[in-house]
Amino acid sequence: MEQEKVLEVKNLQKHFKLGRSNIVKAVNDISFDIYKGETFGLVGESGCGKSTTGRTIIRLHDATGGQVVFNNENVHGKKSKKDLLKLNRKMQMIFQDPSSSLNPKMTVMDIVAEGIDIHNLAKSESDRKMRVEELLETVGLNREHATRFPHEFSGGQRQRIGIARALAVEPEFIIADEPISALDVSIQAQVVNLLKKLQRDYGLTFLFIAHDLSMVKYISDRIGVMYFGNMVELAESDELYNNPLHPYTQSLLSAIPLPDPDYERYRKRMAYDPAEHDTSEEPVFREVKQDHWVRCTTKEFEQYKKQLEKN
Ligand SMILES: Nc1ncnc2c1ncn2[C@@H]1O[C@H](COP(=O)(O)OP(=O)(O)OP(=O)(O)O)[C@@H](O)[C@H]1O
Repeated sequence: MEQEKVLEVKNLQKHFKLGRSNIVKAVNDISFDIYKGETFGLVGESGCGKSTTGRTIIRLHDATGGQVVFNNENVHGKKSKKDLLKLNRKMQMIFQDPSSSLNPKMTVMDIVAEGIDIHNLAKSESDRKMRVEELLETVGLNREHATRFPHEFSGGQRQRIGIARALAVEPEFIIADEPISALDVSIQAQVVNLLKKLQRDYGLTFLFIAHDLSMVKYISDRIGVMYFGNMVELAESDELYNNPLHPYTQSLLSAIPLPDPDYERYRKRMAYDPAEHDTSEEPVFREVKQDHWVRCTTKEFEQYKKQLEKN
């Protein structure tokens, strides 16, 4: 059965002009789709353009080139305020650092109700209160927490408040930008489990951004690996872990801090050297095997195909 595409990212580019001749090509030219109900993991080291990709998808940045199509609607097309608001309700974002994304002067009630107020979702003050209290319980907090302020909570609890705020407008698609990176390892799994549960309960679609591959494997159906503004490899999670082809993906896998017995063979840390690539032509994104894409030259494409036959 053909899966339903929620998001189509087509040749997306985002360049920042810092001076007359200083242009940062944060997102060079990337394309990928996200299917309904799946979690797409986007990984790569700091500065490779993951957050910019997420922010451009949700129109927090204008795109320099390319297209983002959400439920068959061109996100960056000309829109009325009303249409923008409608789009904003369907696509929400959860941020890395819960402390800086929650206004310290607002109560949890007002933080979580922000979207409810903007979109006029509550019929009355008591309905607003009831909705917030229900949301707090959904994310594993108590209704009594509604009257408190962000500083009274732990990092994990603050992230739960951020999740409740995103959920309040009943979105279809959530971009989680490194939602667990700032949390203690012991808390990370709890937040990931909460996100998985919410996905099951509400049929949500996620773009999950992370800088390492350890937790992403557990949460993602498919994973895209970014390097310097380009997507260098894309495959289903198991395929990517079992048959990484691009040397940068292999290097990321070798850096997983807690060795998983299944992937013992990658324990030896491998450094990525971009100079090792074939330079006879410009690399492009090619499908080496069904649903397994790698940015490579024709020569590398043949090598990767042979490598897969051997594996
Ligand atoms: N608003 C901006 N203005 C100028 N340059 C920017 C802006 N936002 C990001 N950049 C630059 O774009 C590049 C990609 O940054 P981005 O934050 O998207 O990467 P990232 O992979 O998400 O990194 P991190 O994990 O550190 O957030 C970097 O060189 C960054 O300095």
